[in-house]
This record gives sequence, structure tokens and C-alpha cells, in this order.
Amino acid sequence: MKQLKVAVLGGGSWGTTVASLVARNTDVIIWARDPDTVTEINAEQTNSKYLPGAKLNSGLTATNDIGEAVAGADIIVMGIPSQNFRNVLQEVTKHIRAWVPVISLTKGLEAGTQLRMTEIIQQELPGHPVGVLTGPNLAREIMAGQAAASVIAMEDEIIVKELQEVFKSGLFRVYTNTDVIGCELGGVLKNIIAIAVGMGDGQGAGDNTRAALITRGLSEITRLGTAMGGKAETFSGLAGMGDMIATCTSSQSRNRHVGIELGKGRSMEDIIEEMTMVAEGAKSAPAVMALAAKHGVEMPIAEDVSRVLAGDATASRAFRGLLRVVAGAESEPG
Ligand SMILES: NC(=O)C1=CN([C@@H]2O[C@H](COP(=O)(O)OP(=O)(O)OC[C@H]3O[C@@H](n4cnc5c(N)ncnc54)[C@H](O)[C@@H]3O)[C@@H](O)[C@H]2O)C=CC1
Ligand SMILES: O=C(CO)COP(=O)(O)O
Repeated sequence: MKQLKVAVLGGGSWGTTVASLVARNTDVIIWARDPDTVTEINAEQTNSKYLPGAKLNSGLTATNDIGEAVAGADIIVMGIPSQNFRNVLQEVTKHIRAWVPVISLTKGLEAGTQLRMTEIIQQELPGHPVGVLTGPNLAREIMAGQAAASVIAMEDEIIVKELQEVFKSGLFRVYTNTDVIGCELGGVLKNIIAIAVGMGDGQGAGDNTRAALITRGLSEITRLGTAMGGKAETFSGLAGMGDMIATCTSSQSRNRHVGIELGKGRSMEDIIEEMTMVAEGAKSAPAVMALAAKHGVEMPIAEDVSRVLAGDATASRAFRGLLRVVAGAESEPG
């Protein structure tokens, strides 16, 4: 592979993991806003705040200067949580070269506009190729060297194959897909179902209950995703079912953790207060409900989770409604 320069923006757990993986293949610079993170990555090849115990690739360098990272880059990778994504992208526009592809790692929607991250990229950087890297990819596990599969989705079939080469490495297997909408929405929507599953687990629900929630959850996220233009088969692939299984069953998932704590009866304020990392589902839930209303899609599980997150219902009361007593046909909502 030609020696490309990749800039990863965001020094959190996933940005750092992807930067370390890509550094096996080509030149990578990571931009982090926290100066201590930058110093630590450069001096020790670690990021102890977000990836304690993990050793990063020795070729990875870090900077505090977004201009330095972006100006020389052939590919930009955005590892910034959804609510700050546009602000950072607006800084990127000042330094980026023409036609440089921009890939989102982010699994959230912009509050207020309900936009996907690739839509924000198209607004702020018209003409640049855009894509997402998504799938069942819990950062800590990948840093520990465990095998994982992911999907890079871009509309352009040629560019996506070139970028596949940049992201794949060793036991990190990367597939291509041209369904950007479906892949992106799979990553966003599964977070809310993971909160629902966590709410059940926090109340001692059984394995059958978890399986029912994941399956009914998958059918409701598929309904919204296809109404918004995604392909149904994408939701049974890595970006859909794959990520649902990982996030809904893993003790590492931040979204499931939020659900577990809600299920134990704790308040959202208390839970968020003690978390150092992002739980995108909690932020995206109002936007998801607005999109469901706009597209006329019923999402009973997401709706109950939203009511608990908004403080309008308790987890124990909502959980009783999550699996409706009166069931219709399996093909129907509810
Ligand atoms: N951690 C994981 O296993 C995975 C995370 N993701 C997604 O990746 C995205 C990023 O998540 P994580 O890295 O896990 O989050 P994190 O909570 O570990 O880190 C977030 C990082 O973003 C930085 N940040 C926030 N606002 C910023 C701003 N305005 N300017 C500069 N930096 C800013 C923080 O300083 C922090 O370094 C999320 O959308 C998440 O859903 C996707 C796949 C796996
Ligand atoms: O998206 C993820 C795994 O694919 C990470 O999930 P959490 O944000 O819930 O930790």
C-alpha cells in the first residue's frame, strides 16, 4: 500500500484504538484535545484514561494541534462523540485538502437536527467522499488482540475498497458495504436497545427475556432504518445484528451499563456523573423518537427507553411494558 497519511481526530477509547490499528499499515497522527493524553501517547504509547493497560502501536504519534493533524492528511477519521462532531468538523474545514475522504466512527445523531454524522460531513465538507466504519467493535477487546469484524461503508465502490486496505489488519477483519445509511443507522439505533436490555439485566431478567428484547429490538430498528433508506439485509449483518449482539450482551458496553444502573433504580444524573466515557444512546434517544414519528414507524422498545431517560417513567414500570402482555403477529410492531 502507498504510504498514506491518516489523521484520527479524538483521543478517546475508540479513536485511539482505530489509530493504533491503522498505524500497523500506514502513517497515523492522532489529535486529542487533552494535552496529557498527547504527551502520554508520544512518550509511553499508552492512553491510560481510556484504555488502561493497553500498549499502542509504537508508530502512532499524537498532537494537540488540529491544523497539524489535518493539513497533511490523505484520510480524516472522526472519533468525536456526536454532540461535538460538527464543532470539530468546522475546525477541520479550515485545514483539510481537497477531496480528502472523511470517515466517521461515531454512533450517534445530532440533537436538534436528527442528522447522521455522514450527513453533517456532507453539509460541512461538500464534495469530500464520506463513509463510516462500524460493527461489533468493543474497543478494549480489540486492543487486547481479540479477533473482530467490522464494516466500512461508502457509496463509491472503488474508494471503499481502497479504504478497506487502510483499516484492516491482523485479526481486525474489515468488510465493505455501499449502504451508508443502513450501516450508520445500525450503529446508532442498537445503542437504545442495549439500554433496554441493560434495564432488564439490572432487574434480574432472564436469558430468554434478553433474547426476546434483542430480537424484537432488531425488528424495530430495521423498520426505522429501512424507512429512512437503509437496506433490510444490512440490519441482519455486522452493522445491525452483529453490533446488537455485542452491545446488548457485553459487560464492556457503556449503553448497556446505563440501562443496568437505571434498572437498579438509579437516576440518569447519578449514572452520567460517574461515567468518564460517552453513552451515545442516552443522547440520541429523543432524535430517534422524532425520526420514528416523522417516518410513521412504531418503536415500542425505544419509546419506553426514551421515557425512562427523560425521567417520565421508572425502569421497573417501563420494563413491564417492554415485552407487551398482548402480542400480535411476529411481523407486527409491539
Ligand atoms: N468505545 C468503543 O468501543 C466504540 C465506540 N464507538 C463510537 O465512537 C465514538 C467515540 O466514542 P469513544 O471513543 O468510545 O468515546 P470516549 O468517551 O472514550 O472518548 C471520547 C473522546 O472524544 C473527545 N472529545 C469530546 N468532545 C471533543 C471536542 N469537542 N473536541 C475534541 N475532542 C473531544 C474526548 O476528549 C474523548 O477523548 C462514539 O460515537 C461511540 O459510540 C464505536 C465503536 C466502538
Ligand atoms: O459500539 C460499540 C460496540 O460496537 C460500543 O458500545 P458502547 O458505546 O455501548 O460501549
